[in-house]
Amino acid sequence: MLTDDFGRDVTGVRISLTDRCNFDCVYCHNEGLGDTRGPMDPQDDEMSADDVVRFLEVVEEFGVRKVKFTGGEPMLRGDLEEILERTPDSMEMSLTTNGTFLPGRAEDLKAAGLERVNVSQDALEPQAFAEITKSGAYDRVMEGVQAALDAGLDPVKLNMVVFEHTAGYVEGMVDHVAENDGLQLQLIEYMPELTGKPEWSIDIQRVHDWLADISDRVEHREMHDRKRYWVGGGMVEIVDPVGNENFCANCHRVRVTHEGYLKGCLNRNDDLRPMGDMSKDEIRETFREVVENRVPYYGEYLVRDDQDEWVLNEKYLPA
Ligand SMILES: Nc1nc2c(ncn2[C@@H]2O[C@H](COP(=O)(O)OP(=O)(O)OP(=O)(O)O)[C@@H](O)[C@H]2O)c(=O)[nH]1
Ligand SMILES: C[S@@+](CC[C@H](N)C(=O)[O-])C[C@H]1O[C@@H](n2cnc3c(N)ncnc32)[C@H](O)[C@@H]1O
Ligand code: SF4
Ligand code: SF4
Repeated sequence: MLTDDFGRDVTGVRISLTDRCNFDCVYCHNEGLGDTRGPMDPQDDEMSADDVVRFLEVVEEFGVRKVKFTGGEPMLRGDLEEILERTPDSMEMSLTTNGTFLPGRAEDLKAAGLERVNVSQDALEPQAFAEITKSGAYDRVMEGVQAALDAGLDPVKLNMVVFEHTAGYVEGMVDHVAENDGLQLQLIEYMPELTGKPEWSIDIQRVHDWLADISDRVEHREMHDRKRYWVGGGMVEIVDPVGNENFCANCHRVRVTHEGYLKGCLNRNDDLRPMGDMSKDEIRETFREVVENRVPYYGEYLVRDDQDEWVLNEKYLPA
C-alpha cells in the first residue's frame, strides 16, 4: 500500500468515467472538472474500457481495494457493464449516479458485479427537484431508486446537497430513509470552492446539532471521519468537507479524470498528472508520483491567515 507524506494510506480510487451529463444541476462541481454541458454522445477524450481496467489492475498491485465510479453521469457510458465485469475481483465497486438510467439497467449492473449505488436526490418534491437539476426527470429518478433496491444494489444512499435551495427538505428526507428499508441518506455540505456562489452555503453545524438531538446513536466512519446518525432506524451520514482539516486528514482516495489524468484532490486542478501512453509502467510511475505529492487541502494546501481566513500556503505558489 502507498502512503503519502501526511500518513494517509491510499486505499481507494475514484474514477470519473465521463464529464457528460443529462442534468445541469445548479451546484455541480463535476468532481472538480468544470462544466458538464455539451454533446451527450461518447467523446474521444474519454478513457476507454481497456484503459480503465489496466489502471485498476495496476492499483490493485498497490493494495487498492475500493473503486467508486462517478462523472458527469457515469451511466451515459454504454460500456459501464463491461468495465464492472472486468474490474479486478478483489475490489469493492460502487457507483454514484443521478439515477435516470437505472430503470431497466439496474439488474445488468448487479449482474456485472456492482455492489451498491448512490443516487443524487435533493428533494422529495418534483418542482424543487426540477429547479435544482434543470430536469423534469423526478419520476424517473424515483423509479431508478426502486429499480436499484429491487436489483439488490443496496444500501442505496440518497445524496442530498444541503444548501439554500434544499435546507427546507432535509427533515422530509430524514423521515423518508427512516421509513424505507434499504435507503440511507448522505447529507452533503454544499461546496462553493469550485462553483462560486458562497451565498448558497448554510451552516452544516446546525444540521449536526439537530441530528444529534433526534438520533438514537452516533458513529464515526473511518473515511473522512464522517459522522453517522441513526434516526428511527434510518442512517444519515454528513459529508462536511468545507474548511474541515479532520476530513482531509482522513482522505484515502486518488482521483482519475475521464481523460485519464490522476488527481490528488477534488478541489485542485494544479496537480493533474497524465498517465502517458497508459502502459502499466507509466501508470505505476504516475500513481507513485501522485501519491508522493498529494497533500491535505484544508490544513496544508490552504492554511489559516491572521484573520482566520483560508489562504494558499506559500509552499504551493506556482514557481
Ligand atoms: N471535498 C471532498 N468532497 C468529497 C469527497 N468525497 C466525497 N465528497 C463529496 O461527496 C459527494 C458524494 O460522494 P459519493 O460519490 O456519493 O460517494 P462517497 O460518499 O464519497 O462514498 P460512499 O459513501 O462510500 O459511497 C462528492 O461528489 C463530493 O461532493 C472528498 O474526498 N473530498
Ligand atoms: C458530480 S456528481 C457525479 C455523479 C452523478 N452525476 C450524480 O449526480 O450523482 C457526484 C455528487 O457530487 C455532488 N455535488 C455536485 N456538486 C456539488 C457541490 N457543489 N457541493 C456538494 N456536492 C456536490 C452531487 O450531488 C452528487 O451527489
Ligand atoms: S447529475 Fe451529477 S454530474 Fe450531472 S449536473 Fe447533477 S451533480 Fe453534476
Ligand atoms: S484532501 Fe480534502 S478536499 Fe481534497 S479530496 Fe481529500 S478530503 Fe477532499
